[in-house]
Amino acid sequence: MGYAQLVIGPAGSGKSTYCSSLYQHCETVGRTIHMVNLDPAAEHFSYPVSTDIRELISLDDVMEELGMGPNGGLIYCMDCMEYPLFLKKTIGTLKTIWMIGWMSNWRVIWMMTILCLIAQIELFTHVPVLRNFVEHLKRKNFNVCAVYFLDSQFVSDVTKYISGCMASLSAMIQLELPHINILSKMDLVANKKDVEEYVYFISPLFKDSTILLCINLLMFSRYLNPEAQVLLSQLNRQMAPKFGKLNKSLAELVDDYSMVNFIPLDLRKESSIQYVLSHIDNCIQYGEDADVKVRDFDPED
Ligand SMILES: Nc1nc2c(ncn2[C@@H]2O[C@H](COP(=O)(O)OP(=O)(O)OP(=O)(O)O)[C@@H](O)[C@H]2O)c(=O)[nH]1
Ligand SMILES: [Mg+2]
Repeated sequence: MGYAQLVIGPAGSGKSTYCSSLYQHCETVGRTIHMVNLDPAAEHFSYPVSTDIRELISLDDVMEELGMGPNGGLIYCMDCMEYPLFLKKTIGTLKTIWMIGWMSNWRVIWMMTILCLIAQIELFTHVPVLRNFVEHLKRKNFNVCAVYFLDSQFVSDVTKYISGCMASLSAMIQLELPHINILSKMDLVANKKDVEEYVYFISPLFKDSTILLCINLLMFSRYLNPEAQVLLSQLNRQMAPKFGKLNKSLAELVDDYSMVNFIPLDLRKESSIQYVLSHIDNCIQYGEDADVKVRDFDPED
């Protein structure tokens, strides 16, 4: 049994930074983790990559040799993920690492692989390649979950926030995977200048940064588990009356699914990464079978 998380989300939402922090966290706590790069446009990584799609194809080569633009080039590159070679290489590498861990009877034989995906939403909503890739992983006994990133700055504008919720919902429906939403860059929330000034205006006592953070988080909590009524009133306030019916339908859609909720991530805090990881572990049932395997193959038994 293998485990994988698929890191997806809009451009600049913090996917690569998360992967880097997660890698460091796992190194610190002695947990095995392997990064697989599926981004043909990636330039550099701050963590070691076990398998890299760029060894097969890179965006620069496609643009240069086929004369394609960056977006068409990306779609072309993504088609390569269907190539048996890459699939074989990815799964082959992972199986090898798994076997080494298994034979030396590590406690950490429970392996988790991160598949770091490109940002453009069209790549999983418009083409079936990612879904096929995930299906293949599942057939090879991988528990896979999607980890969708949304920048916390989106929360400052309810129209952006609702579009982020819709994109997340779309990924859920397209990929049909256990799904976790992350509200990234929460450190920026604590520093938000306008909220600081507003709160200070109410009472200078609130200047204390811990209190500020608490107030900010309280204000944010409504976005972590969005409620239809709150979303609707904010949308209606911001948009022209003719959009009233559309706003109602959108807010109800988020509410009906009751699946769009967010886990805050503040990368400055180790506990926050641990918290996110524990949700992911729970989602993919990480390690549930590992104890049994360790016992089965323990030479002292
Ligand atoms: N303050 C803060 N900045 C962050 C955080 N995570 C990412 N950033 C910044 O946000 C920018 C984008 O982060 P990336 O990790 O490259 O985002 P990405 O989703 O991988 O972006 P693409 O691969 O281009 O789609 C960078 O300038 C990061 O330094 C965070 O938790 N806090
Ligand atoms: Mg990136």
